[in-house]
Amino acid sequence: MDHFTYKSGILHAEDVPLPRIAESVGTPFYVYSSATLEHHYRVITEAFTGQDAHVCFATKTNGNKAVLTLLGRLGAGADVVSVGEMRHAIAAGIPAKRVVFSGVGKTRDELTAALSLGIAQINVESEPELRALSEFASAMGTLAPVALRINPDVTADTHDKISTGRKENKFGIDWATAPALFRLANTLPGIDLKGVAVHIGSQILDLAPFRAAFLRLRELVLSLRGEGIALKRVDLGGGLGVPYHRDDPSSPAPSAYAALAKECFGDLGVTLILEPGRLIAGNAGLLVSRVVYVKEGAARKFLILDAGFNDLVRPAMYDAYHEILPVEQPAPDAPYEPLDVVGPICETGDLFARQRPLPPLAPDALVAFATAGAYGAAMSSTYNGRPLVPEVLVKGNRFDVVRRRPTLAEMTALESVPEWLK
Ligand SMILES: Cc1ncc(COP(=O)(O)O)c(C=O)c1O
Ligand SMILES: N[C@@H](CCCC[NH3+])C(=O)O
Repeated sequence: MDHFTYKSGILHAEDVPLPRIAESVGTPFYVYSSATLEHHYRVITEAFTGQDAHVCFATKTNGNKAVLTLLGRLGAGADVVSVGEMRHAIAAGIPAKRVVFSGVGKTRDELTAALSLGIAQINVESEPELRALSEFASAMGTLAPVALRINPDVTADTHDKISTGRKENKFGIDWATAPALFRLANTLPGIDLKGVAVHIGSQILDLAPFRAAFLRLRELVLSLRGEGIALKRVDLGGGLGVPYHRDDPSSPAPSAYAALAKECFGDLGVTLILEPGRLIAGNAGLLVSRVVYVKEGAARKFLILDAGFNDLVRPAMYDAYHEILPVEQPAPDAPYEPLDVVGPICETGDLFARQRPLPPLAPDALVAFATAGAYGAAMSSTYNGRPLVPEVLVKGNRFDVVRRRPTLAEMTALESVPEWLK
């Protein structure tokens, strides 16, 4: 369902024309469609109708408080990866009892905060972490609800930097040593062993690696059960991809993913936890930017935008493709020519697209990067003294600024000059 469409020749977010938002908040800015967020949340939850499954939105994808509040109201839990995300999700109204905590490097402070806040589950990723958690929970006189995250050694066909389930990746507990660690977890003080977790990577467009990983989990659950260790929860992680390019293979339907989960776990009597991120937020957001100059280089023609890789790092970091839509709809017979679309940052890698065919775009024209709702604002920085850009949430014909642009004074407020330099 697309809530970003041209109406009377102008790109809209739901019923709001993007130039209206640009006029109000300046450019660049992120804009999210509440209807799309809600739609995707419903699609994934409805796909699991009849299964005991809970959706915990991966808040690293898009941690804006309004987005978390919206999803929390719909019933979502949260998958978090730091104490910051944990407290933020809870502050946005997601109950601690619906929060799961993943990550390979959880510190003592983070683990004890998780225990104090009473979150649903800590996904432990190594033996040292398990032992540390046992010690902290025992000292606090409490029980840590634990799932062990397994590394199933499955290769997902995705970008190398976002594949997490192969044995050379830092994530999860080695498949071969996992049974021994479950036995240990079952006896350690302070540990309440709830289940098993997996997350094999992100932007996965094929169900086969999920099937391979799920079957390994199934085998593990059954063999542990044979030893008297009954796991009640299976956390499937996230990873379902979304289309960025019209030639991308179609992403697996959530219904097919749910059917796979049922096939692998339906007879085990376990509760499933899902951690989708991109699937919910990816195409719920655009990054809108303004053309600053069109520059004729010796070898290339450049479209220079006011957004840089500090605002959307995915193309620079993963060679990711984002569709670039002119906000003013091009005429059907507009001539397209290949342009290098770049930002103002002083790095050659500040390149959004190489030789992208685009219609004529003059300075001040607005363009929108599609599918920027996931890992967009969340991964942005202030490199080159650039303020984080505003985020705007649209509902029907209204829009609200859900994070404003900071002033320079706010950006530098935490810095200080030592006495000896004054
Ligand atoms: C543990 C964990 N769960 C869930 C996700 C969300 O992944 P995705 O956005 O691909 O659904 C991630 C990120 O890859 C993750 O590391
Ligand atoms: N940041 C990545 C996804 C990584 C997921 C985190 N485990 C992206 O933009 O595609």
